Amino acid sequence: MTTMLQVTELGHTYGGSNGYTAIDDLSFTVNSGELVCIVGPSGCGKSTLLRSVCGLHRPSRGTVALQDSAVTEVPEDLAVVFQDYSRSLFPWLSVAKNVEFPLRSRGLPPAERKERAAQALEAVGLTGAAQKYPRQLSGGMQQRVSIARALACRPALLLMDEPFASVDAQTRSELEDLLLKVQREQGTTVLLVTHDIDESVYLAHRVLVLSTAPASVVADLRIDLPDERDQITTKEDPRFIELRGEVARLLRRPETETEDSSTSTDEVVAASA
Ligand SMILES: Nc1ncnc2c1ncn2[C@@H]1O[C@H](COP(=O)(O)OP(=O)(O)OP(=O)(O)O)[C@@H](O)[C@H]1O
Repeated sequence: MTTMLQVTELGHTYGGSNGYTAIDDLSFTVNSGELVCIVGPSGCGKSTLLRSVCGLHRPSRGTVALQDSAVTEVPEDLAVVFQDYSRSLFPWLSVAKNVEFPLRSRGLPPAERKERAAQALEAVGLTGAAQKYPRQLSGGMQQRVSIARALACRPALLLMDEPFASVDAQTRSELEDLLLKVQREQGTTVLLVTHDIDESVYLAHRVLVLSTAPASVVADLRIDLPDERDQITTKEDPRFIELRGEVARLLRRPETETEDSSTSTDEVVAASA
């Protein structure tokens, strides 16, 4: 297994050395082909972490490396899907042109842009909507366009920041299953932030639980469920229920107990077995 993302002793303090420390001594890795979810209390520093991973800001301490290269600016081979699909698509461009858009700045010739967009739209089940405009689509479909646009870039790492938080429960389940299908088929490496404990366990190969701010990794929990998941049978699986309880308990631990940095995967899995 090769390491795709390596975050080492990452820390960020807003407003200089006497300012507010949002994340501190945060270390973890994401391996190639893994889907890793991050959960943490509200305001613990998840967005600060994602901004550092994207190269959108320079962290005060520590390092981020993507495929062994230090991240100092937004890497070309990284794509991001945000929660707010309505502001991430261009309303004046068709669905196909929205998906092609980032490929233009990457210098791909028109024929390849078209082909990649068509493949990505097919992967998310939107071939028939290619010539429509975002306003003609439901919220769930618009978020599928955002996912297609990210996939078309064939990113080394796909970052997803609460990607399903703005859609209704039924659409959320459908989008979770779509992500699972595409991730498993294409082997995309995904780092996804969510507030939803069930979602994290349902989707992930590993769940990273963060402490309250300043965020550090409380636990790196391996989700030892079969790779094939189903909204009903997986969520009824006693192991799913056990893992969900484990994440909830870790999130509820008092702040003082979280200062001891990360618990190893084996410790957590052994403790919950
Ligand atoms: N530009 C900034 N200047 C000062 N403080 C900031 C800045 N951005 C974020 N913070 C603070 O850092 C802390 C972590 O914020 P961040 O947005 O990273 O948390 P989060 O876990 O993503 O939040 P949420 O769960 O609400 O999405 C918060 O207390 C926030 O107020």
